[in-house]
Amino acid sequence: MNTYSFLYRLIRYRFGIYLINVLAWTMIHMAPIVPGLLTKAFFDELAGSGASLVGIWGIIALFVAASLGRVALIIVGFITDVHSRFRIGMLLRRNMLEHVLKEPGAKAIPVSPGEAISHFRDDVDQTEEAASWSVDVFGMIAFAVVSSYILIRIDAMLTLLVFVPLIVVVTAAQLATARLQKYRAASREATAKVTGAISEMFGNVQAIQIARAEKRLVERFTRLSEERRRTMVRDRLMSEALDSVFTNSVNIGTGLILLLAGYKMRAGAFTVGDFSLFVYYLTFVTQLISNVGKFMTFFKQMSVGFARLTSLLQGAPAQVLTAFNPLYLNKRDTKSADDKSDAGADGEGPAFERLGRLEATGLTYRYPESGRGIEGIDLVLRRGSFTVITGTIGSGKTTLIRTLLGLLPKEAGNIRWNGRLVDKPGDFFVPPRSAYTAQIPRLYSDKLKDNILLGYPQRDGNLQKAIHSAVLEDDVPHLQEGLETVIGPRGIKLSGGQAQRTAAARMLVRDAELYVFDDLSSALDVETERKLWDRMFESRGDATCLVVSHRKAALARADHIILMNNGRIEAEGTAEELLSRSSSFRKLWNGEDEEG
Ligand SMILES: Nc1ncnc2c1ncn2[C@@H]1O[C@H](COP(=O)(O)OP(=O)(O)OP(=O)(O)O)[C@@H](O)[C@H]1O
Repeated sequence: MNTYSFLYRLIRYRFGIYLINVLAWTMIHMAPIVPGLLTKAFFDELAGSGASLVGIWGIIALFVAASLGRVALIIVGFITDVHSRFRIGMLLRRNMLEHVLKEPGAKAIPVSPGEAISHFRDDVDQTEEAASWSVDVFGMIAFAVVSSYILIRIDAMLTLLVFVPLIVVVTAAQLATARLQKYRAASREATAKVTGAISEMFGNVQAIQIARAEKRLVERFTRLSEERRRTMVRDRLMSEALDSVFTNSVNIGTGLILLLAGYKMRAGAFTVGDFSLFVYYLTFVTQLISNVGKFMTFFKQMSVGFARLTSLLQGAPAQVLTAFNPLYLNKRDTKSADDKSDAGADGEGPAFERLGRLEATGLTYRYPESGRGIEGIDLVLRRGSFTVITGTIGSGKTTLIRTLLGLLPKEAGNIRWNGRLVDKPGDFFVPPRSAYTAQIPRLYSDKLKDNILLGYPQRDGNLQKAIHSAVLEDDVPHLQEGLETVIGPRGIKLSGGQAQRTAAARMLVRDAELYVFDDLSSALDVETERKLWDRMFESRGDATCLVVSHRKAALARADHIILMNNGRIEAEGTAEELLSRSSSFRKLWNGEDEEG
């Protein structure tokens, strides 16, 4: 997709609103034709060469009416513009965000969060601006045609002198835009790097202090800022130079017209009214020329922004950006969306089917960066079973569950839920089908209670039950405001174990058929993990569990253990079976004694 079709598709999104906007702005740009003619009539009337039917006061009244009419048109124009441009911006941001969120977790964005924010903010703004200015093109052309017709009828030579600068400017701008585009890309890139560096620094304050890396970081920040300053100055200088070309060539044109008109007036071939009409239209021609230049600049900037937005898609087609999706701007849209999401709350397909058997065959995923991962994994989970995935560090346990849950895009293999193929595991494995606790929990700057519920309704003591099952009940009274305490990056910092148990409570508060825990042992002591499995067994009913662990408390309870090694299944069976036949398993089993 090129920049033109990108803009065209965005315009087509709400074509009706765009057309109304075009109509409003065409009328706004055309409106000065009337006061121009009235000015001419006014001066001709004063000079005694006019033949107006309404007299001086009539002309003044019409002039006031025309001005008020233009003010009203401009108000309408701004309203239609807001409706049109913000829909375009919102659609882009919405589509990008949807794409980013749908990408499997490990490859959500190819740049730092700071850079991604600058794409979302600046590149979308540029696109919005270009779309908004495209509306003016029609009105500007219409004004140029009608006013030239009127002016040519008065004096063709003078008219030529009004429009020649326009041609010069457009040609000059065309020649300079390739360079401007290059400078713009460089300044954007430099800004994104500075924003990225700031966000990295804020995110890693502790690590920076521990490593005593302040000086090095400040130096790097200074270097990046200097680079940004340089590229920004170049970019601004180029834009301003182009701008000055636009205005100055028009000024020279104005001078020429004044000289020529003065000469002709003396000769009596040109009335005062004609002169005032030329001067009046010239102001608008000046605006028109700089507006054409602005539109061209915005269009160029948009093409840079478009390329950067496309790079955020990581290979997905650019059409993703312009897909026609609802924006839920009014209550009716929101309600119908709610109804739809209620109907589809069970993920894929209309009917929610309880888990009988979950089967994966030949599951394969390798990280492009390291070529490591998992290969050819077969796995069966029966309803109510407790399956533990174990193995040494880096053997592929996390990769296996993330691939199964669709958080990493499988390269090969099939997943079947009750025998039926699961097309999009990322969309399918959500509550109430499945709930998942990651190895590294993510907490938000919000109350502990809201971190657990995350919008899920609190009812029938489900919150208390989840807190108990996640062995968090003794921690809550120690927090200053209990469940109301604000935690996360801007609240109080929980210990690693507390954070992990909060994440577990978040998972357990949701009713799910399948609970998936990634390794809790990294932050929980042996005793707490044992308690957690005890409680899980008491309360889970016939829910199915898939757990990554190397702790005896989990292994001893497992119906089935999968022992991973180097991305493949090395052995599987019950703890008893594996103890008798796998030396790797024996090592893992005995390792805990040393750890404990
Ligand atoms: N984001 C990544 N990019 C590249 N390689 C990765 C990435 N994450 C993991 N790997 C590699 O893939 C292999 C499997 O990693 P994985 O995290 O699944 O192991 P694990 O058994 O869960 O380890 P741990 O016990 O440390 O959690 C390892 O060799 C690891 O180095």
